[in-house]
Amino acid sequence: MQARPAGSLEEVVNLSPLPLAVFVVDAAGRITSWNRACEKLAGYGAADIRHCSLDQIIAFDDPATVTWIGDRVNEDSTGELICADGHRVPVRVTVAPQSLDPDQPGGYSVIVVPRAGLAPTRYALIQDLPIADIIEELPCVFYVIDQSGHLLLWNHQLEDALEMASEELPTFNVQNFFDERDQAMIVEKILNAFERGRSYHEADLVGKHGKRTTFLFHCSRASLGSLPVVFGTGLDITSRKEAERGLRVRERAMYASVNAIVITCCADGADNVIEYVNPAFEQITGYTLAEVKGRNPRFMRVEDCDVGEQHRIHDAVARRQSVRAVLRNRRKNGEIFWNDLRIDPVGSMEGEVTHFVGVINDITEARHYERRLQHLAHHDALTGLANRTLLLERLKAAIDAASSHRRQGALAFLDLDNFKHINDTFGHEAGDAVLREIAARLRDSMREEDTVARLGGDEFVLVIAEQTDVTQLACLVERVRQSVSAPVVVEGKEILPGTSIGVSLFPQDGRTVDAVMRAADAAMYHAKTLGRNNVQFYSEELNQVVHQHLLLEASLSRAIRNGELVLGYQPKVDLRTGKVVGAEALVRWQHPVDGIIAPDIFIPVAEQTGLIIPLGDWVLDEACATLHALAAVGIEDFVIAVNLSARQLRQRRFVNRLADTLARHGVPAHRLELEVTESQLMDHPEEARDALAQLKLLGVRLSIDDFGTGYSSLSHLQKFPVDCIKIDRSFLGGGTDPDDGHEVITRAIIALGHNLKLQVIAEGVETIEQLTFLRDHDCDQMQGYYFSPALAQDGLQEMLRRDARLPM
Ligand SMILES: Nc1nc2c(ncn2[C@@H]2O[C@@H]3COP(=O)(O)O[C@H]4[C@@H](O)[C@H](n5cnc6c(=O)[nH]c(N)nc65)O[C@@H]4COP(=O)(O)O[C@H]3[C@H]2O)c(=O)[nH]1
Repeated sequence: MQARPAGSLEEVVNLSPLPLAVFVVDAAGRITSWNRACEKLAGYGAADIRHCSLDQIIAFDDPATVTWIGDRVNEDSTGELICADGHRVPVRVTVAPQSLDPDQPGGYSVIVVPRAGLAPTRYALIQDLPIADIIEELPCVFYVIDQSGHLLLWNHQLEDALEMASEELPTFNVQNFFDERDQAMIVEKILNAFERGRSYHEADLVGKHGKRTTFLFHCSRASLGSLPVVFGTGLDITSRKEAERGLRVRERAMYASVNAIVITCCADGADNVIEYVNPAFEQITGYTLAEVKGRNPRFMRVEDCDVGEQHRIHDAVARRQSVRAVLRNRRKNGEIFWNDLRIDPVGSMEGEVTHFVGVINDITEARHYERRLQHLAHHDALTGLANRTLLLERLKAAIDAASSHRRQGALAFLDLDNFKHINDTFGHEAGDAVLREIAARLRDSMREEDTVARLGGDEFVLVIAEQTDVTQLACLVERVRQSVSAPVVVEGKEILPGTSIGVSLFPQDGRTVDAVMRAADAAMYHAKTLGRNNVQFYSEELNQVVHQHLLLEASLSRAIRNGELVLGYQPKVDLRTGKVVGAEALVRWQHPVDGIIAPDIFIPVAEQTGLIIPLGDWVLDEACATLHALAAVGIEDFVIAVNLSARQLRQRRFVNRLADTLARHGVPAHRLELEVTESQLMDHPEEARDALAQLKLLGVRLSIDDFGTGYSSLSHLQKFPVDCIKIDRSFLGGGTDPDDGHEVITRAIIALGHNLKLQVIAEGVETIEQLTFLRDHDCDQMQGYYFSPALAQDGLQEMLRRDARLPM
């Protein structure tokens, strides 16, 4: 390909020959032609050197080693060029074969370059360049335009872009190679170049068949002889433009995205610091780019929240991997939002991850909506209680948990006894109000972990996740029944709901949801047939237990009111003197029909139902009355011990009430002793210690009952401000075998008590051997049938009057 001139090339451009001196020699080394540079450099005319041998013109530095010109191929030789006037120019000589075909050897080009200091000037070099070849090989279009706007010279790249043949191009004014809308600008730019020397612009060349190519044109003014021209190049920037357009679109998209976009940098050890955030980021988080630039996005995380997700992100980023996580972040205003976050690594051209792009999607609303839907799908619209779906789920989970952890749970079906009547009489709105009220009462009666559901209509269901003690369960269900049956006031009218409750236990009554539901349903049906407003268990045996328990509870509260309780006093004896120094008050129930009932039967019921509070108050009052009566007959130096339940101890104003009782009977506090069992103290040791400290301040004596069974640690024991410990009677044993394990424990307890400066008393002493053992080991006091059972107040008074003593 040759650069295309409008006329002949020689006419338009004086293409200088090469600036290097080049001889062409044949295989024998005879000169066949040369260029103008040779003539210039050596000063020979054509006639002078044609057919000369190369050796006559160049004196090689190494003539001896090379005899044939072909040996110098690709070798750099040095020598001197012998000029026409005789002077010599040091030169570097390069020989290149004119044909690469070894079978057809041609001549050789011998390039002669003057050495050091003699190289031609840059301008001289340029002058001699093979411009036509260079122009054709340029990686761009080349053109020379005259003042009329027509092409004088161009390269084939321009023909390709315009889809035209060589002869067509000069027939057009160059503005016609562009879109109409660009033509004025093109003319202006060419004129600018003519006037100011140079101009540049971007424009699309439009080919004859519509091909468009975007070029960056540079125009410069020059002159060809006297003819002013503009010449220049056009660089094809189509793909760069497309890339730029694509980038702009993407940048715009990023800018306009409703999702927050964060770009962080991790190159060169950077700690994923924020480089860019888009406007949506500002909208979602409240932070501007300036506020977050240079910070790691983790500053938005909520401490101790979604820790698993945070770890996943951390791990993926450390491994330079993509990750998606849903977690909570904090906005600038402190509000927390749900973030559906996607993070992707961005690699450099070399494949190294330098950045991460994070897309934050605020899904807070969607989350709430999802939760609402979830709630609606699982809850009853009228009452907000769990619906059948959720109930079945929870029941299954509770049955599975109970089965695998060997625990017991319960399912209770409640049916309102007269709901149809309520609806018919008071209307549906009143009916709805009753249902809502009952739902609220049920919720209040149950623990957080239990489930309260409504199956529709007037059917409610309770899943009691864990309740191993059936008596407590019976109390709970009975409380629920009472609470549901309490009057509901709707629009000023009092409505009495009443409910029948059926209870089944799992896994005892069934191991599947179906079986447990059927059992509870059957129990409820039974409750309805028994005259409504009552509770029935599926198991008959349990019904009996519960029934008796409920009977006992009902009659015990009557017993307290009717004065059916009496105190017995079991004397306590000083083991060193044999003298009766005190007594333990033990309560009995004189039932009008069943006779004396032992406290072991009714105290647990009293504890569970809360009746222990009025019962305990009565016992304290009665014991103080006895102390007062004894003092009245001159028995002053005497202590009565009363058993105290932890529930009494926990009462807020217990100490004040006790102080009132003592004052009312005129009894000094130190004559009353309160016994609390070790296991009750150890249930809540800190609380117990505080309560005991307050009692101690009041001046009463304190003692730990059943000592040795409650696993109290020595440290606790030291902190309880007690005066006395009472060895549990299970440790007394027979008292005959010195190697008996019990005796070892008893000895240890006595020693321990004495080390802590506490009195030690043994209860349940029945034999002389036990007594002897206790005496031998320095126990302080004893109590037990060996000396005396509990006595009525008269009996005790009589014993004290005659100063009955334990034989020494
Ligand atoms: N085998 C045997 N037993 C003996 C002997 N000497 C006394 N006992 C019995 O051992 C129990 C000692 O009372 P506790 O350990 O405080 O155990 C008491 C105490 O925990 C509780 N209790 C009794 N009265 C009250 C009270 O007023 N309030 C409270 N909260 N609990 C009471 O009832 C439990 C049982 O009392 P009781 O049936 O009166 O039984 C009494 C007493 O009658 C003996 O030599 N051998």
